[in-house]
Amino acid sequence: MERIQLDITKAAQFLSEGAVKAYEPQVKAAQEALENGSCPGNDFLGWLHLPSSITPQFLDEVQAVANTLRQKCEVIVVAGIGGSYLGARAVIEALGNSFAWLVGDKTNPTIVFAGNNIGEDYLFELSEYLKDKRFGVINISKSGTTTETALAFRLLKKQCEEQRGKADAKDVIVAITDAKRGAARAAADKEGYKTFVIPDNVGGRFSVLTPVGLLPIACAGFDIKALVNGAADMEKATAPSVPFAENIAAQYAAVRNALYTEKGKKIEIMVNYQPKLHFIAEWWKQLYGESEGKEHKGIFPASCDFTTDLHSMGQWIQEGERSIFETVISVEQPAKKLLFPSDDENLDGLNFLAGKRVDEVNKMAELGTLLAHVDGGVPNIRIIVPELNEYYIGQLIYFFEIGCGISGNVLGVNPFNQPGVEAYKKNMFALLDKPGYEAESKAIKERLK
Ligand SMILES: O=P(O)(O)OC[C@H]1O[C@](O)(CO)[C@@H](O)[C@@H]1O
Repeated sequence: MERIQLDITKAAQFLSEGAVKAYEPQVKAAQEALENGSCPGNDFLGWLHLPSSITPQFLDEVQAVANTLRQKCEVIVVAGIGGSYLGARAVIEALGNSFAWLVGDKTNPTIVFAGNNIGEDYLFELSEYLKDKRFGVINISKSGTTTETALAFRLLKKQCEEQRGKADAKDVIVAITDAKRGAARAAADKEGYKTFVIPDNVGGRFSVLTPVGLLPIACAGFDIKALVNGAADMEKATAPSVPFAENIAAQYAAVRNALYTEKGKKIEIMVNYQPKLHFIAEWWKQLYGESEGKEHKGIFPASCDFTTDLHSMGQWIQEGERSIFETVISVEQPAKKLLFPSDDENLDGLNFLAGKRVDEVNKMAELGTLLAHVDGGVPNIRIIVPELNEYYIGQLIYFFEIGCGISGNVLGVNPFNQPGVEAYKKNMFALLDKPGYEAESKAIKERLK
């Protein structure tokens, strides 16, 4: 099997000679600090050697639960938000049919997501859709107390029990949560749901290779063993003993820190040329945003789907403020083959493309964009993925995780906490008069007078 590759040449050319290599000592120190647990947030390093420590028996257990859900449900609702949602959705969408919910696939259940917003219309419409469906629920929350997820789960549990009866519902509701704490744990223990534990030392945004991601991905019909294998191979390929010149995660961490610190490139745009990768970028945004955006520092992680967004954001990227760089996920081989047809009338003037694969056009768009954006002053990092399958997505996941751990340490923040997320929650609870928030409620209402 091949490995995903990294090309930083079109980013390094924006930096002074040797600038990326100059980060080698810092990157090495960061990686050693992760390895020996001496970095900030060292109680959240459970993801570091997770891929290589997952046993086949454990994957069999996850698969067995997935098989039960697959057999008993035509729809599976995955309830979760942030790290308890994005990884599963990213992998399922990257590997699945773009029209999965329309094609009437009888071999796999339809996977839908909830608990990631508080949209009343969304929840109402979901409930309507589920009315005549044999559905199950995977309730995912590390803390077990996240409002968005808890709210959706209460609605889904009620509907599931009403439609299937309490006894049957119990067999199609699975909780993935903390070993002891939280409302999700309490409900699971009381009702006797099958549960998986999210290890204490694996933060939400690093949890896709725990049952948080693995169970939904297996439910969707994808090969979780290959996914974990890919991640484990990348764990080896980016180990601290691997020299900097060969360690793509170390290089990624170095070049993005160099662009940020030395050239003021404050925004990284994750770009894809395959719409299926949209949610990989969403997952990546949480990973890097929550990890690095603190102490008034950190690259802002943004994303674009090309060529779609070249027709909306392309102008800004080409000629707007020069504070950005791009990281392109470039997939070498599409899974399907579609040739562009010839047309006798050639009214659209596109016969020069006749007989070519659609991907050839996409690749020239990619290359043309790369050259144009580099000419326009946008440094470009390329991540080359041979094809979209479980194995390479597994590699990509671990590459981004370890790159993030190193990069955050080089930046000098604790990449494993997210204290800033609490501010909105505190205000929301105060505004909703949540018991225990009386003083905050009074204070916030004063402000609004
Ligand atoms: O799994 P939980 O505890 O519901 O949290 C979901 C997400 O919410 C956050 O805690 C932010 O509030 C994220 O870090 C996390 O991934």
